[in-house]
Amino acid sequence: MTAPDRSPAPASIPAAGGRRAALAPAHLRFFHGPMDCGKSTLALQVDHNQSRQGRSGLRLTQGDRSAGPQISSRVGLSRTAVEVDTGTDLLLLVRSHWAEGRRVDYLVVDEAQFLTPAQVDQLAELVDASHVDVYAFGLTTDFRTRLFPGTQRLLEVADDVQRIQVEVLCWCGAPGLLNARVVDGAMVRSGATVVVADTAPTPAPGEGEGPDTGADVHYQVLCRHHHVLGQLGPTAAGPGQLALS
Ligand SMILES: Nc1ncnc2c1ncn2[C@@H]1O[C@H](COP(=O)(O)OP(=O)(O)O)[C@@H](O)[C@H]1O
Ligand SMILES: Cc1cn([C@H]2C[C@H](O)[C@@H](COP(=O)(O)O)O2)c(=O)[nH]c1=O
Repeated sequence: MTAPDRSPAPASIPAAGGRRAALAPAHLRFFHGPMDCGKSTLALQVDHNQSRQGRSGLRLTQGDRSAGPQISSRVGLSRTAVEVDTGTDLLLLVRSHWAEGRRVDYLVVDEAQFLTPAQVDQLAELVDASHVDVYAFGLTTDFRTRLFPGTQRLLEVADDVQRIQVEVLCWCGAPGLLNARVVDGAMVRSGATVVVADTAPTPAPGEGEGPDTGADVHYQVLCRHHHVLGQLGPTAAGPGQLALS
């Protein structure tokens, strides 16, 4: 007995509106780097370039720091996006669009570090079984310098992996590759993996507060040397803060 065919409807194949050849292979592409290196900017540029060629796509995000369902870039651009969470079945999400007669030729996935490994595998299945191009953008490492699980899976299975080339500078002038979490002015090395916050050090009153503690939480990109030393450089709080925990 043969297994039931679970492949998606033919509508999943890029339709005539897309100028890309219908059967050209799709790809899972992953762009990564530290905070503030331009991931969301590039995500919006890719979306723009795809859509102006007549392709139809979905923008996905998870916990954008704007707190809205959108992809927002510090350059000033922002576009609405579908908010997903770790429980979202990305296959079902795309298939529900097909079921409504809407084409999905590509996905732009921001904050991809927050995906579960299973969701990354769903993206790979959309590429391989349904010819959906996937462009994922995410952090390389967390504040402890460890790969996020979603990032790890993307590095394992993506067709193409690119470290974003825009250099974010540490306060010392060296390229900054690592993200420090700063709580009430001091760098920390323990805590929840996911705490949505910005790189802006001085939030307006009532904004930028950690969800549980009420503390001021932000991130700062550092070079490896200063991440190891836990030195945040000269700040309003004083010279070189040392890690507390
Ligand atoms: N006023 C500005 N003028 C030019 N570039 C800016 C400005 N503000 C931010 N940027 C650029 O935007 C980048 C951050 O882009 P963004 O897409 O928000 O980063 P990410 O998503 O990686 O956190 C900065 O590294 C800088 O290059
Ligand atoms: C390092 C680190 C970051 N985050 C959060 C902080 C921000 O909300 C996003 C990254 O946003 P960006 O578009 O790259 O600026 O991730 C986190 O939850 N945990 C971390 O360790």
